Amino acid sequence: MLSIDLHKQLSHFKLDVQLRIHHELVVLLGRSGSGKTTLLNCIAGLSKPDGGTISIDDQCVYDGNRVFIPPQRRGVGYIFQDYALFPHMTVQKNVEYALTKSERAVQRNHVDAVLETLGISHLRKSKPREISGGEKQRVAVARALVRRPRVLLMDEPFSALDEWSKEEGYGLLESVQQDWQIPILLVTHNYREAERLGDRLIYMEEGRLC
Ligand SMILES: Nc1ncnc2c1ncn2[C@@H]1O[C@H](COP(=O)(O)OP(=O)(O)OP(=O)(O)O)[C@@H](O)[C@H]1O
Repeated sequence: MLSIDLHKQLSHFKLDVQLRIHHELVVLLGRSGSGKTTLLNCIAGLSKPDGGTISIDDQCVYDGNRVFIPPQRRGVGYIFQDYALFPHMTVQKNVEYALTKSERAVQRNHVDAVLETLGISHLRKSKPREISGGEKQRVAVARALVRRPRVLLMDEPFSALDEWSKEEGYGLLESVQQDWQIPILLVTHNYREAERLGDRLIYMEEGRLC
């Protein structure tokens, strides 16, 4: 379970969120600038709240000034809107980048299995510029899953895709949800997408859930 109770002063309003997410897919909707990405960044450890607590599976990963577990040790998979792949690295290297050097040495079979499951093994030697948007998304999903995350965060992961690739992406997310049974928080501006994918839909307005 992901448990959040945090506040953070932003430029024009205060982010103030209390939320529990079980093994379900929660969709976060809200106007541009309402604080959705900042919330995801706080959960991932990329941004620091002013106070509160964040727990994942009963482990406290943030508690005011007392506890701050760094992003790489939180067990959070994060898929960004633009996927944030390294352009100079192959697909395989992009996925392996999520692992430490010693993990890479012993987990080669695991990396192979994740690439296989996501149907991108044949692209392992390709660079991001040589693959399609939908394939890039699969690489981003592979990179997020290869560390066996306890929570998955997705920030508008389908917005750059055409209708066909979106459908494939939805199918992929549905199978990830079924296989992994972890809390998933998905940000989208697309209501149809939210209705289709979400177990629960929540709205953010000026930093508050309503
Ligand atoms: N570290 C920060 N300190 C102060 N204000 C911030 C910080 N980060 C973001 N903001 C402000 O907080 C507000 C919310 O930004 P955020 O990117 O979280 O919104 P969003 O809902 O994800 O928007 P979009 O849907 O356009 O991606 C914006 O007004 C932004 O300028």
